[in-house]
Amino acid sequence: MTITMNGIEKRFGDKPVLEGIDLVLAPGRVTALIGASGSGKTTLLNIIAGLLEPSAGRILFDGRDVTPLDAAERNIGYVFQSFALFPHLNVRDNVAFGPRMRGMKRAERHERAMTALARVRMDSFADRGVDALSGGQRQRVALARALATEPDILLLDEPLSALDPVLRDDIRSELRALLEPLDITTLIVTHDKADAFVLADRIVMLSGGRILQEGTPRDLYDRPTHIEVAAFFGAVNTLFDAASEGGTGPILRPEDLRLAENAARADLTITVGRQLYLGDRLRVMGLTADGTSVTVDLPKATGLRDGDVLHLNLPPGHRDRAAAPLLSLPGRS
Ligand SMILES: Nc1ncnc2c1ncn2[C@@H]1O[C@H](COP(=O)(O)OP(=O)(O)OP(=O)(O)O)[C@@H](O)[C@H]1O
Repeated sequence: MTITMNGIEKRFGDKPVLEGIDLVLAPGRVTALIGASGSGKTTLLNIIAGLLEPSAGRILFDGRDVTPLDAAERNIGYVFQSFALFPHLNVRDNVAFGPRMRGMKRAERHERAMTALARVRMDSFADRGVDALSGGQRQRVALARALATEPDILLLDEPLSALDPVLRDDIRSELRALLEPLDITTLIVTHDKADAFVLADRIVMLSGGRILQEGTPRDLYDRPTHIEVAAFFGAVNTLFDAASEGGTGPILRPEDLRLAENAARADLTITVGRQLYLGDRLRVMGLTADGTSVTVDLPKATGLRDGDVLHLNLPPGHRDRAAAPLLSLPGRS
């Protein structure tokens, strides 16, 4: 199902919380809605779900205007942040809850529940109590519960935030593997860039109630159209970034710079100021001769000391693109 948002606005009293939201969620795709706290993510999710009414604009499901319909009339599967499972019900009855609310007979709703549980590989847990499950298993049951009504669209609100951080990476990739074959239009609200990168085909970044950028994970990381997007997804060198001037184009991330094999052919020379040990690599902050700060990621066994001089090369794409401004950079020989 294609979900179309046309000119969505939301105000709480005088306060605008969403402005001019035009967005299409393609059928079967997973989209992440990302942004800082207060950017309007939950408000937009709730408007799509029919839990909140927009102040202006329309929501279309496959071209049909659902704006006046309430949540129960929209055939949506919703996975809550806390999973919201019923502790007194076993796994099967938790999942059969939606079909029961829709008046399905016992045999039919059990069949629905077992089908949904099989899709998340939890059918062998059907008779267990939910209290005995791990965080990842609860999440799968919550997903099965959302799937049991055969929804047209799946909405997930911060699906990993209730989980133990140690397990989050594994559960994130598990969730990706579960969502991929479902072929249901899915929207995930998150403030975590790792969730957006791993789970989503498309990312929509909100800031102050507006869409800053929409695209693939690669688009937002490699070709951000705003410095705010660039900085949200990782460290960025702004020495000659088109993005820093509000334009588009590839940006220079710390991992894009390389130690120059030949100092005479370096694009950039810096004096090492600070080093951050990141486990898998070393992040080095330094200054060029004219005081411009540069951040570079290096393999950790480089034995650098503060005050050392580093000669760096840019990736070829940048050298070509940024040839003119680079010529004026000190340190280029
Ligand atoms: N019912 C409400 N009444 C008044 N203001 C509200 C209401 N709900 C949300 N807001 C305001 O709208 C703005 C956007 O809130 P929203 O919860 O959509 O943001 P969010 O991006 O989901 O944030 P978070 O990541 O913290 O959940 C915030 O400034 C919030 O205070």
